[in-house]
Order: sequence, then structure tokens, then C-alpha cells
Amino acid sequence: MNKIKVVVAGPRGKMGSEALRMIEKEEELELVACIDRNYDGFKVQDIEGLPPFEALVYSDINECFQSIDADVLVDLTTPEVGYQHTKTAIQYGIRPVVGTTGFTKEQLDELSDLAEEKGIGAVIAPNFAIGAVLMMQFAKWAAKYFPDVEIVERHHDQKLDAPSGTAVKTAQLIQEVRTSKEQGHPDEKETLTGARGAELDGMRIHSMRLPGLVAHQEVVFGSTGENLTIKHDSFHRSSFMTGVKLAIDKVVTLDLLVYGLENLME
Ligand SMILES: NC(=O)C1=CN([C@@H]2O[C@H](COP(=O)(O)OP(=O)(O)OC[C@H]3O[C@@H](n4cnc5c(N)ncnc54)[C@H](O)[C@@H]3O)[C@@H](O)[C@H]2O)C=CC1
Ligand SMILES: O=C(O)C1=N[C@H](C(=O)O)C[C@H](O)C1
Repeated sequence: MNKIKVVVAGPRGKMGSEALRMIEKEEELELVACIDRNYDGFKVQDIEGLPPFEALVYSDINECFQSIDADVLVDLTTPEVGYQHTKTAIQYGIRPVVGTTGFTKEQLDELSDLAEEKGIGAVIAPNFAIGAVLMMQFAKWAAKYFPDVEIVERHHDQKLDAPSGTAVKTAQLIQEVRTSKEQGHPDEKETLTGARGAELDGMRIHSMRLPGLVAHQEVVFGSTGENLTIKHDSFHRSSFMTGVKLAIDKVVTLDLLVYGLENLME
């Protein structure tokens, strides 16, 4: 069996370390290297708390891709670093699977164009939890009948980007089926800036950051005499690993960039 050779960027992070534990259990995957700001030249097994892989750690992504033979880069870092890594991977013909959130629309468009130009598969998924993907799809369906909607996302207080990638993706999916409209009273005024949350095409997005949380979202629809709430909770980062594995399996068969795990689920 030919194993899929994987590089993980961000191995010491909350998601990256979970991805290493997933790869350790999957027979069809082989960890060939990691990319980390520190520990250049170390073996993964020499970093405290990480699984016993012999694969080397590189601080320089170019050096990594020039030194090893890899099929897939799994990026779980920070918005700016993740964007640069994704671009570099496509240029080297290594297929990126990107969980990192916070990319702008312009960055996504640029990466998509680059993948198409090079004929390289790529997956960028703001949420790898199957339940979260279903929540977004259910919300898209509901929005056909309930155009008034607000999104409330709650995350741990170490998160860098707000709103979450999932909340933005949910709003974009709803936007595909909902006639654009401003919500709330036409004359409403915020007496405290930000009280009504962020705004995307008239939809409001509210972001909470608290210790103890992992990743949670409610999509709340309002209509005459009724409300519908679609809710998803990730209580542990293992919830994202089924999706990361699915994306790795699928990306090696793709020749363009796919944005959103729903496009890979039958
Ligand atoms: N798509 C999904 O299902 C999920 C996506 N995420 C996203 O994944 C990303 C990572 O999240 P967490 O693991 O919670 O964050 P974290 O802060 O625990 O980990 C980020 C890691 O990136 C590393 N890093 C920063 N700059 C680097 C560089 N230049 N080279 C290599 N590594 C570098 C840091 O050292 C850190 O270990 C975030 O953007 C988050 O929003 C998080 C959970 C689920
Ligand atoms: O930072 C996180 O933790 C998460 N980020 C992703 C997002 O921004 O949507 C996915 C999930 O919500 C966890």
C-alpha cells in the first residue's frame, strides 16, 4: 500500500498536535516532516508531548519541501502564516489541506487561481467537524424559509480571528439562497459600538471568547411567532479529525481548490 506522505505545520498547536495523534493511528498516512517556528532539526519525538515520530522538524518551509518527498501539507497555524504556507505548497506541487481560518476573500480567490493554474488539488475547510458541516447545510436550507437570521459563535479565548471561519462560511452559504436584506429596525442605533455584532450582507454575527469553551455556534432564525435555532458544539478537538482525514484522502485526487468540507461529502 502506498501511504500518503503528510507534512504538518503547527505541530505543537492545539489542532496540530491532535492531527499528529490522528496520523499515528491511521495506517494509510505517513508523517514525513513538520514545520514549526522552533525546534529546527529536531525529531518530532524529541518535542515534549508529541507522539514518537522520527520525522524531522523544519523551520523553513522551502528547505522542508526541497529536502523531503511529500504529498500533502496539513496547515493548522495562524492566518498570515497559513496563507503563505498554502501558497508555497501549491508552488511546490504539494497539496494543501488547510484548517487555518482568517483568510480574506482576496486570499482565497488568489489561492484558488494559483491551484487552478498549477492543476494542484487543495482543500480549505473552515470547519472539519462533520456536525458543524451539517449545521451549516441545515442553516442554508432553513434560510430559504427564514431570511431573518443571526449567528452566535462562541470560542476559547486563545482564538486569533473573529468572527470564526465557520461563522463567515455559514453566512456565505446563507447568502447563496437568501435575498439580501437589512435586519432589525431601519432606524436602530448602537449606543455602544459593536452592540449589534459584525455584519455580512445584513446578517449579524456575534463572537464570544471565554476560557473553557472549545468551538460552538448557534444559527438563530426568526419569523412571525416562531424561532428556529440550529446549534453545534465541538467539545474536543478530536471532533475535527474525521474531516482532516477525509480531506487528506480526497485532496490527492483533486486538481483544483475546494473551499468547504461539504464539497467532499457524499
Ligand atoms: N478547520 C477547522 O476545523 C479548525 C480550524 N482551526 C483553526 O486552526 C488554526 C490553529 O488553531 P489552534 O491549533 O487552536 O491554534 P494554536 O495557537 O494552538 O496553534 C497554532 C500553532 O501554529 C504555530 N505557528 C505559528 N507560526 C508558525 C510558523 N511560522 N510556522 C510553523 N508553525 C507556526 C504555533 O507555534 C502554534 O503551535 C486556527 O486558525 C484555528 O482557527 C481550529 C480548530 C478547528
Ligand atoms: O479556532 C478554533 O478553535 C476554531 N476555528 C475554526 C473557525 O474559525 O471556525 C473552526 C472551529 O470553530 C474551531
